[in-house]
Amino acid sequence: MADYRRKNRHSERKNKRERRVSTEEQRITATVESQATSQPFPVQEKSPQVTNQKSNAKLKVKASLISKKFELSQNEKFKEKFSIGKKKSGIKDFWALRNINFEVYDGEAIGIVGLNGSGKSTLLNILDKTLSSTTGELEINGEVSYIAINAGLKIGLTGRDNIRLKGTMMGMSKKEIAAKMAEIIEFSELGPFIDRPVKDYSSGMRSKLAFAIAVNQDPDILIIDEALSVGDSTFAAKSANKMFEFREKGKTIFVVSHNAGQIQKWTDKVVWLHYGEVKEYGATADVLPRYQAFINWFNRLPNEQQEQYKIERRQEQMDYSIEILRKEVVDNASTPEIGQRSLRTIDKTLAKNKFKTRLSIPSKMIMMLCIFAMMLAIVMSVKGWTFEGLMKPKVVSPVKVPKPVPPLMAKESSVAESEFETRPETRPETFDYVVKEGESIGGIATTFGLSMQEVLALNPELDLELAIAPGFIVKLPKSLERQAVPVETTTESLPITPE
Ligand SMILES: Nc1ncnc2c1ncn2[C@@H]1O[C@H](COP(=O)(O)OP(=O)(O)OP(=O)(O)O)[C@@H](O)[C@H]1O
Repeated sequence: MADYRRKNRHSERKNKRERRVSTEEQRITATVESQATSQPFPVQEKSPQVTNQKSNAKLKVKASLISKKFELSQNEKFKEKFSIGKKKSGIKDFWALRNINFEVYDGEAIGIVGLNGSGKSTLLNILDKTLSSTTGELEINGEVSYIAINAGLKIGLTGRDNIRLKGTMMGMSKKEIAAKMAEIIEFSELGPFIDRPVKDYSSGMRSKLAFAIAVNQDPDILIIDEALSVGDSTFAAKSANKMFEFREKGKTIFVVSHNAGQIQKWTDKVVWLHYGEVKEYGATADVLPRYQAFINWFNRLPNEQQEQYKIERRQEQMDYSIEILRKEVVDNASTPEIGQRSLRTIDKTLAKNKFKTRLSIPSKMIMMLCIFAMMLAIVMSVKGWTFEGLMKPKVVSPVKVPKPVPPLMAKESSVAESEFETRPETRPETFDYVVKEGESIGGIATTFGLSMQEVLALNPELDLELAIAPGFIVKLPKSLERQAVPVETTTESLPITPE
């Protein structure tokens, strides 16, 4: 009984604690929710407090209804579909980004914050176009340069060769690269290490090189993904100055950092990503304190509740779907026209992405077979081939080579030739010609107005390498028999050698 009461008290305390957690989260995120921008934007309507936006500012980046679904690997899907007797795991696709909308203008530095796995790098990769979104449209006005600790560096090459490679990829001439080389090396602070392979660099050295290369390319939009978190503080300060120079020139900067100090110092606005959604977007001075309050609240939670919180949010990311996205669009559209326009954007990108969807290996093989069959059918119809014709064994007809015809033999020769031409599949009727002393195959062929090939076609066993002996039988076309001197006559006419 005492045991039961103790258990009861424990469970009551646990429920109370959970209720407190829930109320606290609601309190902290209440204001956040009220300004949440995850539901259809536009940012300006929901974030009137955004500063630093000049009236004549030029739109640099506009993200509308961006979502990113990571599909369960085709292999796993295939196995799960065809596994017999096994319990289905129910693994679903994962929505790393959901209904993201924001606009960024020139001269703005945007910080992107959020817990691990909230989708920061995924969003930057979509901005950099190394990743395509599942839904939505992205308008980017300008050239983008992406800096992450390892991104874009070829680790087998030296730092110097990486500078040359990046320059060439950006369309710079050898002369232009050489002119910039010293400046980039000096900014990177790598000294003699510039001629060592990048694989020997520390993460800080890699990010210094990446940053030095990127800022010297003078891009319109600079994206920095945690690259300055690994370097030393002096380099970070120098990089920050460079970023401010950039901003002054009207360029746009996106910075991902878990360092709140850096975000506060370097950025004008903050996008707070929360499990794939924009929780809030607005002036750094407004959003950052609320994000930090959330982080403090989250960090104070007992481990098991933190885990529970993460599991529930991730489940929402797996339960998400296009239907939910469509519903969000309709429910939150300020006018039915805007809702309809947004739905058309979703449908358009979905249709575009259907073509890009990766096929499984069996589907790829079936597709290849279909293409091959189609091409074969086209070739057959053009050439007039039939399947029966293709299946029949081929009959090799004798080789026909034009030959010089001696004038006297012209008639007979044409007879012989016609025998080859008109009956290619059967051998012409032959007679046995007995080789005489001193005769060769070439000589016999000339005598009878035949080519060597014609003689060989009738006598495939003949070996031209060997001398032909008198008395040897050579088959020749029957039609030429008249020209042959009878063997007996030949023997008789042979000069009688004195005994
Ligand atoms: N190729 C992928 N396939 C499946 N899931 C992925 C893939 N890439 C990223 N994810 C998932 O998408 C979510 C967002 O990842 P992302 O790297 O964008 O987060 P992040 O906010 O940058 O995290 P961190 O702060 O740890 O760098 C994560 O849950 C991650 O596991």
